[in-house]
Amino acid sequence: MKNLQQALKVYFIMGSPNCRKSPAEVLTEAIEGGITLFQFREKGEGALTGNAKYKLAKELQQICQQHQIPFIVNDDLELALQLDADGVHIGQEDEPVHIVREKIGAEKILGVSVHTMEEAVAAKQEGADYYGIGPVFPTATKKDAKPSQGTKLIKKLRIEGFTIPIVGIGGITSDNAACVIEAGADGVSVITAISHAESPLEAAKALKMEVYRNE
Ligand SMILES: Cc1ncc(COP(=O)(O)OP(=O)(O)O)c(N)n1
Ligand SMILES: Cc1nc(C(=O)O)sc1CCOP(=O)(O)O
Ligand SMILES: [Mg+2]
Repeated sequence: MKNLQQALKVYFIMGSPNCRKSPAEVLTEAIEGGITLFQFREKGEGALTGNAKYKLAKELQQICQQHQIPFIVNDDLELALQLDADGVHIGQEDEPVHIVREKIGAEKILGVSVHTMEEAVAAKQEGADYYGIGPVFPTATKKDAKPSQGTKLIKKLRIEGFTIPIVGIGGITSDNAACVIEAGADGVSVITAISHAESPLEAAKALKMEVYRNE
């Protein structure tokens, strides 16, 4: 990935449980609205498994490929390898960072969720390319999310001189995205703000405006 920082600006995450119309339609509209990266996260009540999950992932990957949007897989390393995805996102409860890095190789994008300075240091040492930090604001999407922590850790990492790309996640909308960027994040990652929007296209556009406001 030539410029990961740019790709992280408007990072859309979803799977079928997050969508009120077909995931392909939602993704296509979000791309038209200006998202810069997509994560396939097939998780939560009613999530597809097995071949149905694979088929949906493949369909969404093809849409991303047609529009030069990098395609990241959440949690499921085997699926990412099967699809030759552009990268993987893992959390602290998933496989260890260095093992995933070893399995996907140096060229693929590896995102890691971090909640503390210690986790950030370890993830970087083990091969993370970017951090997902959250929940910045309260979220109803991830049932096992930690309490919201605002932008404290993002600010702290920048003050301490960390230059690794960062995205904020959790409860982010076009109304509050600007403060995440002001805190030092390179981009925002969202599920509901786009996937539940009447118009995913307009929702992505509005987020993009906020993220690029000061550029
Ligand atoms: C960009 C981004 N940041 C954080 C997460 C959360 O990952 P994780 O803590 O592993 O939780 P699940 O998403 O797997 O429920 C993410 N997916 N993406
Ligand atoms: C997938 C995820 N991870 C989080 C974390 O804090 O690591 S919060 C979250 C859910 C984000 O969904 P929404 O944009 O709908 O709030
Ligand atoms: Mg995970």
